[in-house]
Amino acid sequence: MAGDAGSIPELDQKKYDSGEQVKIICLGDSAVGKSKLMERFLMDEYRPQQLSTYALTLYKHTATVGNKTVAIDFWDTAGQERFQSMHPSYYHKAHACIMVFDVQRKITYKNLANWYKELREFRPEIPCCVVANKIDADLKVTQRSFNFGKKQGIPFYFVSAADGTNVVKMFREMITRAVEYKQNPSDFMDEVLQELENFDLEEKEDPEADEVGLKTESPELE
Ligand SMILES: Nc1nc2c(ncn2[C@@H]2O[C@H](COP(=O)(O)OP(=O)(O)OP(=O)(O)O)[C@@H](O)[C@H]2O)c(=O)[nH]1
Ligand SMILES: [Mg+2]
Repeated sequence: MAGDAGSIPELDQKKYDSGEQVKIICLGDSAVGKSKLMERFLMDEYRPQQLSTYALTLYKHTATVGNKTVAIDFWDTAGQERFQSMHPSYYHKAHACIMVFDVQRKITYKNLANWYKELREFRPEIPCCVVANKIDADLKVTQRSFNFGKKQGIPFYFVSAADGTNVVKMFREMITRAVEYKQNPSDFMDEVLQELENFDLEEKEDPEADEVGLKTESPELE
C-alpha cells in the first residue's frame, strides 16, 4: 500500500462526503489487538510495540460495496479493562460492531459476554461478529471451538493482526453488513433515522422545492 509506514493513507474527502455514511465500533478488553487490527486493515502494516490507545481514535475510510461508495467511521477506543464499560456515545448510531478477544488470554474470551450484554443494551439489532485475534502465536487454537459466537448466532473469525490472516475478509464482510443494516434497519429508532435521512436527500436533490419552500414558508426573507 502506498504511503509512509505507519501513516494512514490519505482520505479522498470528496469521495468520503459523497458516500453512504456508516459507523463501525470495536469492543474488547485492553491489549486484545483492536488497534492493531485497524492498522492492519487500513495501513496494511503492523508494528509489534505500541502504547495502549488513549481516549478515542476515529479512522475515516472509504470503500466500495456493490457499485456504491461507502464512507466508514471506525471507532477505536481503549483501556476498557480499566473501566469495564463504554460511554453511551460510543454506541450511538453505530451500524456494526467487531468484538475482539485474545486467543492467548482466556479471560478476554470470558469477558465477551459482558461486552455483548452492554452492546445489546444500546444497540439491540446491529450486526456483530466475534474475532479471535493473535492466532499467529499458536496456530493450534484454530482447532479449538469457541462457542460464544455460535450461541449468539453471530459470525466468528480466527484472525491475526500480526500476519494479516482473515483481516481484510472480516472487515469487508462487516462493512457490507453495516451498509445492509443501515439501509434496512430492524430497530425502530434506526428506521426513523433512515427515513429522515432519505427525506433530507430527496429535498437536496430537488433545488426548486427548496426555493418554493423558502418563498412560501419564509416570506420575511425576501
Ligand atoms: N502475536 C500477536 N500479537 C498481537 C496481535 N495483535 C496485537 N498484538 C499485540 O498485542 C498488544 C496489544 O495490541 P493493541 O492493538 O494495542 O491492543 P488494543 O486492544 O488496541 O489495546 P487497548 O488500546 O489498550 O484497548 C501489542 O503489543 C500488539 O503487538 C497479533 O495478531 N498477534
Ligand atoms: Mg488500542
